[in-house]
Amino acid sequence: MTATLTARWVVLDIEGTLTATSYVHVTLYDYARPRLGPWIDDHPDDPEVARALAEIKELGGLPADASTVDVVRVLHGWMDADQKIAPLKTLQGLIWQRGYAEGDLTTEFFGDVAPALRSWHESGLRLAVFSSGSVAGQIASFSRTTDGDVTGLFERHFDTVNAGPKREAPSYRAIASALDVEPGDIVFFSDVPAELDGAAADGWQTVGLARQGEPFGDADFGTHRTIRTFDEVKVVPR
Ligand SMILES: CSCCC(=O)C(=O)COP(=O)(O)O
Ligand SMILES: [Mg+2]
Repeated sequence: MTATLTARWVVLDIEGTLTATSYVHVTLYDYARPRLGPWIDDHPDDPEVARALAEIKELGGLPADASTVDVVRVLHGWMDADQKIAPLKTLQGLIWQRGYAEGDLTTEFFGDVAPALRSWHESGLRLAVFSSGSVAGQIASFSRTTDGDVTGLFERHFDTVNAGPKREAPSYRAIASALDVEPGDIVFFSDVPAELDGAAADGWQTVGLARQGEPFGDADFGTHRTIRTFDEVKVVPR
């Protein structure tokens, strides 16, 4: 049976919700991996890169004068363990931004995603993203998809830098406040039950994506409403 929810904003996770986990972990990570070192060496005067480098060295227990090779070893270790650490996501986002601009990358959404996004947008619902992927990476990844450029559908982008960790209620409070609505006016879609717990703790409506073949496809979503595809839910503007 199709569930009907009323809301003002729809906030969406990316990996496992809009795209297959393998698109991020294989296609995007494999694209970033060999480019991290050259990106660091080619951007010595970029303050964003310098800030990320300083954070990586601190978090990775490296000395301030550590070589790019040492830094890249730390970054590859984080990627292998899928640790979504903010300065790594910053560098990946910059690399992906160029990859999309140059036509090397095209985001592959699940088949039900683009029709749902377009119909929500047309109905007057407002769309935002909350992902561990950096805001720059999010926007780039929406600019070139198998369903065209969908950047215009999204009004706001949140990541772990401008909102906070995805499993913590205060991050959701910060987003609700930035959107200037009551938490109950927002519905959050994610494949990770712990993220839905964080959102629900702040009073958001939550929907779990238990997509077949995905890492959380058979997960226990507890009391969260759970769907297999967006075809199983109707969201109408309040
Ligand atoms: C181009 S954004 C790539 C998404 C990404 O890097 C990522 O880590 C996805 O994490 P999410 O929080 O969306 O599951
Ligand atoms: Mg996810």
